[in-house]
Amino acid sequence: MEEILIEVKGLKKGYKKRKTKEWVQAVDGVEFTVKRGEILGLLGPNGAGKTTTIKMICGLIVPDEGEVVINGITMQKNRLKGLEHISAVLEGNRNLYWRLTARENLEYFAGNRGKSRKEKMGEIEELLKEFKLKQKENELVSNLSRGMQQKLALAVALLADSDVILLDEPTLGLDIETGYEVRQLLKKISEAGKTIIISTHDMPVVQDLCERTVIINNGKVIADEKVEELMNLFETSAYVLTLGNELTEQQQKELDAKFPMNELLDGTKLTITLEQDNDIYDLMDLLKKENTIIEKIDRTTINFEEVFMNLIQEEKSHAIHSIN
Ligand SMILES: Nc1ncnc2c1ncn2[C@@H]1O[C@H](COP(=O)(O)OP(=O)(O)OP(=O)(O)O)[C@@H](O)[C@H]1O
Repeated sequence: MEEILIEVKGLKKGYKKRKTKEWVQAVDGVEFTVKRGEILGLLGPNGAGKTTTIKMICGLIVPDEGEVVINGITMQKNRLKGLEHISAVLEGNRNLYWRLTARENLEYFAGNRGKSRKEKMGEIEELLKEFKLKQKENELVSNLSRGMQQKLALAVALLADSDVILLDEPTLGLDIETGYEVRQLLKKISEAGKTIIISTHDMPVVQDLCERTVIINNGKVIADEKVEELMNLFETSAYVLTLGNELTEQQQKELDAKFPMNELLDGTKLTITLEQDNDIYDLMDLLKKENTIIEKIDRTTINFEEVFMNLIQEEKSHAIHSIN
């Protein structure tokens, strides 16, 4: 049986906004588990509660309710013991010493984990090469570019040799080339059998690396599925219709109201996501009413970004329906 390494149970955290005194329920009952060796993508729109969740997992923020168990250790009861299993790369690279050089950071963190000097030096050399940091090894971290700092933070996390690596937005703000490089490094890290939780907005990271994703919206989990299954689910409900003539304004309005996930290209290429099997008949009725001809219907492939947008959009429309 596959071993469950991380259990996140009923986490809740609220804040009172300093200026407005308004209460924000940042995390509202988040639960999921992660198996050993699994790579989990933690997704959600801005402000959904991802960073707060990650910080609770590594014990930086104390939850109002709930707990996190890592390898049998409850973080909220025994944080120091739990931290022996975790490395976290948080936003702003808070795990680096900015007044030390790149190499000094690696030496310091390797020393922290009680390795012999020889073991340490070999590993540091390898990481400096692999992460293309060799040329900058004697630069102060504060003088390195954001991309270099991010790579160094990942190298430091690897050096710690922990079972679990938490990554908060590892490719945020990187240029395309460095983003790609970091993605390749993450792939290598994942192949080393680490258990990883990545919070990200970067969909190629999810598609390339994650087997499973937990999607959070307004502090709640709205999906917890294998990436492949989510893609299949939406692929079967995404269609491209080639129309014989353009839609009337009234039809376009009805279409937007009934099927918000639609896109019309060149007036006659309609890409649409349908939520239920019957929706295709409703769509045909809507088109037939004004004698719009459907020349062709094809199923379409969908990328993960579209899957994500669909899920968030669905949540929104459900919320609106339940208010009405
Ligand atoms: N220290 C704090 N004080 C007050 N409100 C906070 C604090 N930290 C987070 N929040 C609020 O809690 C909510 C969730 O924030 P969080 O940073 O966890 O979201 P996120 O999903 O990581 O967003 P992003 O992708 O923008 O980083 C937001 O509304 C945020 O404004």
